[in-house]
Amino acid sequence: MSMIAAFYGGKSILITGATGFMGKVLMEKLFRTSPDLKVIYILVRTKAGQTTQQRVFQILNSKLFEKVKEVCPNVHEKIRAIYADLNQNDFAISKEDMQELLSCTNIIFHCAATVRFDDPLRHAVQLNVTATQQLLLMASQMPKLEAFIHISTAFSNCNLKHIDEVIYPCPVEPKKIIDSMEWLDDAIIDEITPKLIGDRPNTYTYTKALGEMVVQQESGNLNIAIIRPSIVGATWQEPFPGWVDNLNGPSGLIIAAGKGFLRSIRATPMAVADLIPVDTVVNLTLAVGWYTAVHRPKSTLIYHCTSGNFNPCNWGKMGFQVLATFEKVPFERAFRRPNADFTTNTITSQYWNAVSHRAPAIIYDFYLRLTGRKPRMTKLMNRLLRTVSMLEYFVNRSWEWSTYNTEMLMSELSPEDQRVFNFDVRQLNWLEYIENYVLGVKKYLLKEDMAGIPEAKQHLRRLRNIHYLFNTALFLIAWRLLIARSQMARNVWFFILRMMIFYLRR
Ligand SMILES: CCCCCCCCCCCCCCCCCCCCCCCCCC(=O)SCCNC(=O)CCNC(=O)[C@H](O)C(C)(C)COP(=O)(O)OP(=O)(O)OC[C@H]1O[C@@H](n2cnc3c(N)ncnc32)[C@H](O)[C@@H]1OP(=O)(O)O
Ligand SMILES: NC(=O)C1=CN([C@@H]2O[C@H](COP(=O)(O)OP(=O)(O)OC[C@H]3O[C@@H](n4cnc5c(N)ncnc54)[C@H](OP(=O)(O)O)[C@@H]3O)[C@@H](O)[C@H]2O)C=CC1
Repeated sequence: MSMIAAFYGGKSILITGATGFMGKVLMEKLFRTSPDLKVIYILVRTKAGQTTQQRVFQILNSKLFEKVKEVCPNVHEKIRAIYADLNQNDFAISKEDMQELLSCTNIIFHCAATVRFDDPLRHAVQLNVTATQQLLLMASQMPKLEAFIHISTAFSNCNLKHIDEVIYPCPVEPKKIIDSMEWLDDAIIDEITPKLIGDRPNTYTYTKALGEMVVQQESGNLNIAIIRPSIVGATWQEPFPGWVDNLNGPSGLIIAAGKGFLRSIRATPMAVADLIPVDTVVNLTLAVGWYTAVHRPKSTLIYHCTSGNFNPCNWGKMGFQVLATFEKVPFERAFRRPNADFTTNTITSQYWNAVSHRAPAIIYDFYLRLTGRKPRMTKLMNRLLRTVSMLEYFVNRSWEWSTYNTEMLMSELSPEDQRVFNFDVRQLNWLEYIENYVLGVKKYLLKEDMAGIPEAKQHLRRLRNIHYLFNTALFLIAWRLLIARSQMARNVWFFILRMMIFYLRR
């Protein structure tokens, strides 16, 4: 019997960010392994015209939850969606709901965050810092609370090369930042943002670091742990391999590469690609929840959920395997044939951006105009290149994360728990994982049918022929222009022609 699964039985669990990528997998695993849990409260806002109930209904009816419905048929009754907006005071939770949360909650998993790299500082602070502070305040009023698990990121200290399982202070206190957001206007905040974030690449990593400081400062008597996952990718094993539902991290780039939009990137092939499957993060999170509540460590423990030091894979190998998978299972209606050129040089990268990305987009838009359609490719390409430029920071560096606490936890688990809540990435076969990831992107993000593969391959062959034809035409035009200007080129050309005629006549 799994001790961790048994621990969550009969518990009331509060999850923020349950509608997000990680939150959904966390809920799924909880219901599947501890179907006798009492209730999961999820803080949900309305979005895209959907009520909170409609959003929950959609999640429970997705493929991800198919197994859950078999083991926990009354899952609908065990999930309680509470309307909440983490940007509002008291999260805009009604008095009755707040009362219920305060009196019943046993465990909190705080996953909600803004993960956008370009969020204005004010918004990122509101969600990643102030909301965390408010949630801690709520937690301190929960008499039955056993553990508060905060999800941070391994990149909260990405300005360092070696990162230990400790909280590193930021030069300006989070409280001062929160206060200043109240009275500074947007223009001034934008102006001081680069100075505040310092050598971090974006507001996301900076505010996640501030969030950790808030957790440390406001922890009081709470039993708290912090989990720092690296780049979270599709599921490895559970509930099935390759599940993914958003474009963050590598997923969007896999689409862009598979559809032939992105053919080169400024990336260091030997840099460690510290990807971690989302089900591994969730298994560690649940194990940490159990350990924190049962063993009550004296201080706030931080757990690095990373792959690099256990089972490293680099970007070069990853790109190669992604391309190999495109050969077997190409994406439909590709713009160009997929390719993966890695360059570490900024000038070469700009050259490839011009030749391999912008020029084809301009030519395609010209074709759209000629055929009476609205040009759109240049705009799309510009957005993609902007996205890529924001991710480049993470594909040109390697980090070392110490994993003392994570390894300690692994050794504390019973063999059964090590199996059911496996977070040992040494067992991960990267080639298999990446292949399943690409397949998952095709199935669950692009919603493409496997039956369309022969047609997709045929399309790629057509693109290859167009490519050859285009290159030949380009060569002939260039050559023709050269012949008109240079006697030497003319001589070479006639020599080649004569040789060809000579050999053809023999
Ligand atoms: C290797 C190379 C190969 C190359 C060559 C060939 C390749 C062949 C093989 C390829 C191999 C694979 C290599 C993998 C490298 C992975 C690097 C990952 C590093 C991740 C590090 C994470 C570390 C930290 C981890 C954490 O701790 S946290 C989680 C991480 N957080 C994020 O990943 C948020 C990022 N995103 C944003 O920050 C916002 O998205 C924003 C970007 C501001 C846009 O923002 P904006 O333009 O305003 O608007 P959107 O609506 O967002 O998007 C606008 C449009 O771009 C689309 N789109 C959104 N995203 C992405 C995305 N990723 N990739 C692509 N497209 C995307 C969206 O579909 C929409 O398309 P449309 O609808 O117009 O058609
Ligand atoms: N994905 C990754 O690569 C990594 C993620 N992390 C961390 O893991 C956690 C989960 O990330 P992930 O699941 O990928 O992120 P997602 O963007 O998929 O999910 C974010 C969640 O936060 C919720 N949320 C955002 N704003 C509000 C708000 N104002 N009120 C209520 N809820 C809100 C979202 O709700 P809604 O659906 O309504 O938008 C969503 O449920 C985050 O803390 C992130 O920093 C750490 C390392 C890597």
